[in-house]
Amino acid sequence: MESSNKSNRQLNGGFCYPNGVKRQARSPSAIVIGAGMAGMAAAHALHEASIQVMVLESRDRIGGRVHTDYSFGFPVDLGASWLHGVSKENPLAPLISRLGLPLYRTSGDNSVLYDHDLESYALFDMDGRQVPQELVTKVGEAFELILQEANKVRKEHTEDMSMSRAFSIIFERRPELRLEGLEHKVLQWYICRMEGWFASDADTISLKSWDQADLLPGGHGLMVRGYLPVINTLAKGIDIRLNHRVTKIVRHYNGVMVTVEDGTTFVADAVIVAVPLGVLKAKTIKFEPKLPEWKEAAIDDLGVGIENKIILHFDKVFWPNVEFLGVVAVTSYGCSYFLNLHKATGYPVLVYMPAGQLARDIEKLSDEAAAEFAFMQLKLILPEASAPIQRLVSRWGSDINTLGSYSYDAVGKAHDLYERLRVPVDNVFFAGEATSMSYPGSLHGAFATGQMAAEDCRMRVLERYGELELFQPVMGEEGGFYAPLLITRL
Ligand SMILES: Cc1cc2nc3c(=O)[nH]c(=O)nc-3n(C[C@H](O)[C@H](O)[C@H](O)COP(=O)(O)OP(=O)(O)OC[C@H]3O[C@@H](n4cnc5c(N)ncnc54)[C@H](O)[C@@H]3O)c2cc1C
Repeated sequence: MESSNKSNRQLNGGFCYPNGVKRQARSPSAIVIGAGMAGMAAAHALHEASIQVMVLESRDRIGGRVHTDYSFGFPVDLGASWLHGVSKENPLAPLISRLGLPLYRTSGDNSVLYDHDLESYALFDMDGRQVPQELVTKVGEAFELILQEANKVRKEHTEDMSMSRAFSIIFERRPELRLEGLEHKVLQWYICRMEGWFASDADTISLKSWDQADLLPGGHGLMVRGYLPVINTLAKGIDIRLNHRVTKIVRHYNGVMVTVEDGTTFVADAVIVAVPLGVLKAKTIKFEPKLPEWKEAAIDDLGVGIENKIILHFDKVFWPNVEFLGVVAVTSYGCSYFLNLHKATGYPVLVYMPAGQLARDIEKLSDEAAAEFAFMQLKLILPEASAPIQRLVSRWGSDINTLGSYSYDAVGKAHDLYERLRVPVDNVFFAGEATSMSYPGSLHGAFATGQMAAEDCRMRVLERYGELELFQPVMGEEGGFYAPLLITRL
């Protein structure tokens, strides 16, 4: 299935064997790079369409930012765990419902900011005193008002600005919205939650684009048994090569040649690049010829943030029976929150979720120190807390297979960057959460772009073999960006 880089290769379809012998002459073929949700959705669709497909994955596991761990004796997700939009409109819904996987709905609200209903929070001040529930609700309403004011600020300014700059303008205009004392701290906690959604700090989130993603109906639901069964289903029957880190993609007029770290090369008619934005930004994969400038600019300009999970397993439940425990503070950086998995799964587990700069700072600590930090936050609000018996710590920011948790709109950059990232360059197709205009940063966005890349790729490959009799509409999203024509001779 593979060829040494010294062997003679013919790029006319099919994967080469080490001796250059092809598995099947003139058989349409594609390589998918990355076995995350986007890559697996693409590979599955190509396989179903009888295109020879091989997946090259750098890690020793599939799933990418879906990482369900079973070391506690039950599933916990270190990456994605919610289905945002629990409804039939969600591209992932048919697969999840076909598998009969249970979801625990944490919120019926479709808002990006409230994946938990307000009444399911228990917020505490640093001294361990619980914030009265009426105050949590009242400040939640004030935050809604602030966001409405932010909309006005957006309309008044042609230039983009950060969310934190917009908040400052609003507080200057309407000082009463700044709030005082405990209310101010609770407001910071709401901002902290917003930062968690974008995996980025308020001073880097774009006012113009923060709410431009499409929201699906049905609220937010936790995957009680973890997300891995979904990935495993897509992976069934697919030729997946683990520990194959791609370093080079060479595009020829009649195919592609993909090289992995140890120098082995693979050839096919087309390639779908489904690696994370952070990996593309790091430029550890060399493209020959170089990617066009508009594509490189999209890679550079899109934001990628960090959110991590520190998962603490206790021998018993000692915390209140709420879904979310929060610590409020004078700055959003100082705030924190824990997801109570016991509510959804019945296991005594709390998940601490730092984002933005805090997540970056915690990644500098050892796993032990990071877990200790999370536990100390818990001790602030529950001094009687017993120490965890097991822990898991994610490092999505420094993991070379990801280099960031998910994409977001950076200040001053166009929202159509996602579409620019998606648009293929000849027979090199792109998929992944950061190529989704409608659902960036999400698992269903990654899934939809994988399907769309597969369909585009299938059409291209079949055209080449003269087998495409019927042009079918491309599935997935339509964006407003028109890539310049790829002209090789000017
Ligand atoms: C902590 C956290 C919580 C999240 N929570 C949610 C949530 O609740 N709901 C939700 O919808 N989304 C959530 N997300 C986002 C969601 O996980 C991602 O949007 C989605 O999983 C991305 O899928 P992908 O296929 O685009 O990328 P990935 O899953 O990252 O897949 C890319 C694959 O490429 C591989 N790769 C990288 N470099 C190379 C290389 N050089 N050669 C070969 N392979 C390579 C990687 O190892 C990886 O397997 C969360 C993300 C994080 C980090």
